[in-house]
Amino acid sequence: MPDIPPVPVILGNEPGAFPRSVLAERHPAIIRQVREAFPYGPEQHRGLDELLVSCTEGVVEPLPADAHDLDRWKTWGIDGCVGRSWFDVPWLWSESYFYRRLLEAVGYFGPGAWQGIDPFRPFKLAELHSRETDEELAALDDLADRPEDEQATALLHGSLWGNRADLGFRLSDAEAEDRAAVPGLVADDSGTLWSLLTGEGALCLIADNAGRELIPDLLLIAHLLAHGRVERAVLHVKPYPYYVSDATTADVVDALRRLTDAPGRAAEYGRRLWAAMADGRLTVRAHPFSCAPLPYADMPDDLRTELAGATLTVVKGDLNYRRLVGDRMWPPTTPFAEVTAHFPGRVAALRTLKSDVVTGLDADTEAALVAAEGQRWRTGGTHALIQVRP
Ligand SMILES: O=P(O)(O)OC[C@@]1(O)O[C@H](CO)[C@@H](O)[C@@H]1O
Repeated sequence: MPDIPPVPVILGNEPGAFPRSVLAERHPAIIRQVREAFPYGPEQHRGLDELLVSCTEGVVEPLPADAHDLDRWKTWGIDGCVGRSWFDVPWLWSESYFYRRLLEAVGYFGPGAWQGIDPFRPFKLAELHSRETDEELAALDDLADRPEDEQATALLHGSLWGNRADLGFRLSDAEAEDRAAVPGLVADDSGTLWSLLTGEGALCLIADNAGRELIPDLLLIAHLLAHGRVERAVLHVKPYPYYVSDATTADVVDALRRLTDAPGRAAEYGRRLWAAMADGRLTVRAHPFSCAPLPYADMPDDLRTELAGATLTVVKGDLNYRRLVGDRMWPPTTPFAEVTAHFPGRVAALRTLKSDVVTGLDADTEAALVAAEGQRWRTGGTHALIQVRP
């Protein structure tokens, strides 16, 4: 990125700033919620107690010497972070490591009886089976009679705004979803996005949250396949539970069952997706780098090659956006094309704004947002963007 002046990476130690509140308040709240959601034994409670002290008052501890992923975390920079306060290392790194340690504390990586038990599953299932999900699925019945391009636009917006349904965000900001959304798109490259989906090749969708975000992501994929806008789709999910509600393969299965069990048109979408998985037009991938504490600029070669071969990669959500453009306090008018120049192939970001990082705004838009809201528009989840680098 030769033309862009360097901007420092965001740390978690700035008093009063959003990253600090995530480390100091959101993470303890997540530990509390997980503890209450399961009948864990003394070992898990002890693990959670230790993590709480470490992540709020202590320093980054090393992984156990026999951890299955020790080498991977060495590649991901653990040696440079051990012994330092969680607040003083890059925020992206400390958040990611928090989820790795939380899973360790509750025995997720085993061996033992709690191996593979997703500590966030109760929250994900509650959302998947909520009245709101029923309503969103019922709306598909009305959509069926609309022209194809209207359906496509509605499903794209469903996938975009589905990103507000992020359980980690709601744990620390309970009213977030009910707040009146200021009409919201701060950047809209959807015309370019549609122009790239001409029917050939594969769409990669790097998923974010399960439940009420993954369902509309899947509906969008079903539509694109059914209407010949892409030949194939690859859905990238997380290899293990992450950021509370991030989608794993198990969540894809739950979402597909939710669709096939639903009344009306929703079941039809579910059956089509099920068939697409069976014949290979829809593939699910769980690459280890999806849970890496690093920006996408540092992706390994195998993933780079894979994404380079896609017609378009759609990157969903706030965290993926931070990883895509780099977790830095960019001036908001920094060109999106320049900060994503490292990405192997065409890329689109669909994201609601829930952290300070933003690029690609025009100066008038930024000025209007600041005049109306100060800096709240950056983190409130009431605005969204569709940005594309063709
Ligand atoms: O990626 P998502 O689900 O859209 O949002 C994740 C999120 O809630 O977590 C981060 C803070 O922990 C922020 O980047 C963002 O607010």
